[in-house]
Amino acid sequence: MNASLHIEQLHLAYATPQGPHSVVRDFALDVPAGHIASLLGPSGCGKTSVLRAIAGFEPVVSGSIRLGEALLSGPGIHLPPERRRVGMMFQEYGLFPHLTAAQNVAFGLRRLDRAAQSARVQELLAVVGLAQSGAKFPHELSGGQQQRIALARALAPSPALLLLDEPFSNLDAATRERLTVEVRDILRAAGQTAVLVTHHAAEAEAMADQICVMTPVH
Ligand SMILES: Nc1ncnc2c1ncn2[C@@H]1O[C@H](COP(=O)(O)OP(=O)(O)OP(=O)(O)O)[C@@H](O)[C@H]1O
Repeated sequence: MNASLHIEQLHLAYATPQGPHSVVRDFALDVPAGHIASLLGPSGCGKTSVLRAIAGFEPVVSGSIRLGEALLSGPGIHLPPERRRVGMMFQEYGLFPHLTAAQNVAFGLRRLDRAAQSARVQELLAVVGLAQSGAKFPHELSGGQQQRIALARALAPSPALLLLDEPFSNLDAATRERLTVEVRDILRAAGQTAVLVTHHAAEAEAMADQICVMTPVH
């Protein structure tokens, strides 16, 4: 089930030898279920920090993050990442090189029995247009195909929210443009709530129902 995302009064800070360094302040975002939102802004304005806080990798100083009815982060509350129902497709979270495309997609499905796992993997490979490529290893796929497998892997466990952090940044301009549209269509068809981080206004405009422009705290 896709859920709506509500972020209120978010304050994020990193510990430094000089004391806490605030990177996000008074940040708010509302994404209705099934919508794609984009965080757009210059390098260092805190886009990745917001995604990491939503995923549960960073605690919040104050404010709250809710997914549907569930409070993920708030004063004294920090649900661990594996209990958030949040999927991720991050540039640096590449595929496991020693696993086939199908095994990569199956990675988040370990709780399902074998038959259900393999049915879900085939379904997702078809969704991303790579039904025939399940037996291939990542190095046998193009960059764009690898990112589509990464998308299939992120979608396989049916996350309530999908986070995408610059997912196309290592691709050439033509592949990037094509994949932006393809990924948008796949997310729309799945009714997937998603938050995309990007530096590129054109990418945000092509993909998102709503764009949140962030400015640096300092
Ligand atoms: N682990 C950390 N410890 C201390 N400071 C950090 C840490 N991670 C990020 N920062 C700082 O937080 C600020 C925001 O970083 P963040 O990566 O969230 O920005 P961003 O908008 O995603 O940037 P980019 O577009 O370059 O990825 C930056 O000033 C960065 O130096």
